[in-house]
Amino acid sequence: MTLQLDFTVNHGSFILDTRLELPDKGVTALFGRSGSGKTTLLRCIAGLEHPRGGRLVFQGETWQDERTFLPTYKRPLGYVFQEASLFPHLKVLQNLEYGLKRVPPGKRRVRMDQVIQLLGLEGLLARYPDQISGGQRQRVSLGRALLTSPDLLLMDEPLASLDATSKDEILPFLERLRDEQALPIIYISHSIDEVIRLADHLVLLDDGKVVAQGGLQALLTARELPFIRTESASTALHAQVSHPDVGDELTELAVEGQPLLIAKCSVPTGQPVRVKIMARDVGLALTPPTDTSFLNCLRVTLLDSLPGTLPSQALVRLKLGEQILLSRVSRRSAGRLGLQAGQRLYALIKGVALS
Ligand SMILES: Nc1ncnc2c1ncn2[C@@H]1O[C@H](COP(=O)(O)OP(=O)(O)OP(=O)(O)O)[C@@H](O)[C@H]1O
Repeated sequence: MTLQLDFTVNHGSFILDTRLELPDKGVTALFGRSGSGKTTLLRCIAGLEHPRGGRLVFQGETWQDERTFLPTYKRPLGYVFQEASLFPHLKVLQNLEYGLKRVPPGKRRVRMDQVIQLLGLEGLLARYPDQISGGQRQRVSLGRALLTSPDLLLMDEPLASLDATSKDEILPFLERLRDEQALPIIYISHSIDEVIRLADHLVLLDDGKVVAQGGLQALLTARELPFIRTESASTALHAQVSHPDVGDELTELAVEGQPLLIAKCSVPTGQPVRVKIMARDVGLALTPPTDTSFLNCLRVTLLDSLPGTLPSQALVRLKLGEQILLSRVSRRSAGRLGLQAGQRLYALIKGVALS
């Protein structure tokens, strides 16, 4: 835990009041409705706002306290905004070089060829920003930010202005960035799907206050938080690839010592992966069924059963080893199975997606 911050910002009718300790690795998502203060908090971290009495310590270095205020240009961070802000009169390569030249050669930790390869920019270098797509522009912005060798990357809804196709194009690059670079990222998003795909840690903001923060799975499945009450209630399970190819275009994973089949992927044996499982794709049985179309059947223990989004539904939280799985079933089924805490059950899983 090495990003400590404490900010109170008064914008008249809106007050941001946050005190947080965030991990200095992986992706931390700031999530909350419009106007909850996500951008204001990111701007404080960047030094674009200077609230009196604020405090920010990053990896043991004080960026702000009552005596210190490191201006933005002296903070070792990259900032990627909603809209790519490239220089229109410079070609892609020159835009990238602009980022590189901001750091003296002896202090550069990221090479131009690495960034070009990581973000798939090879074919774009000689073009001007208005000759490439929105998704490609956003990749160049990200590349320029990375070339400043930041210790922290701030991203404010980097995919918000993109259509679904461009989002699908850039998300794998963000995943590679998360997996291959030991660079902490603070990421604002409105999209819970994006958060599930990218984030390790989640901060939930509401009306300028931190409602909850913690690991992604813990927050997604917390009974007191709103995530489990949405139509897309899901969990993100930690698993490992056990057999990359078990035939029929399937890969076998191990989750808490139990097998889980997913569509074949090119991830090597032993590699940790995260899978998203939606509550609506999980059914329950008292005994392991032998004649169903479900490929996956996991032994679980019932934690609790809560009201679902509709009066006819129940949302069931299940313990799978140290992890939590969600299942949405009808209240009638819940009654018929006589569901109660501590009960041993079988979770039948329909759709599993790598995230
Ligand atoms: N410079 C400012 N002066 C006055 N009020 C401001 C200023 N900047 C932001 N606000 C207000 O602060 C509140 C939080 O804004 P902020 O942009 O941080 O929210 P957000 O969660 O990022 O929203 P969105 O998801 O819509 O981008 C809003 O009510 C906004 O109108």
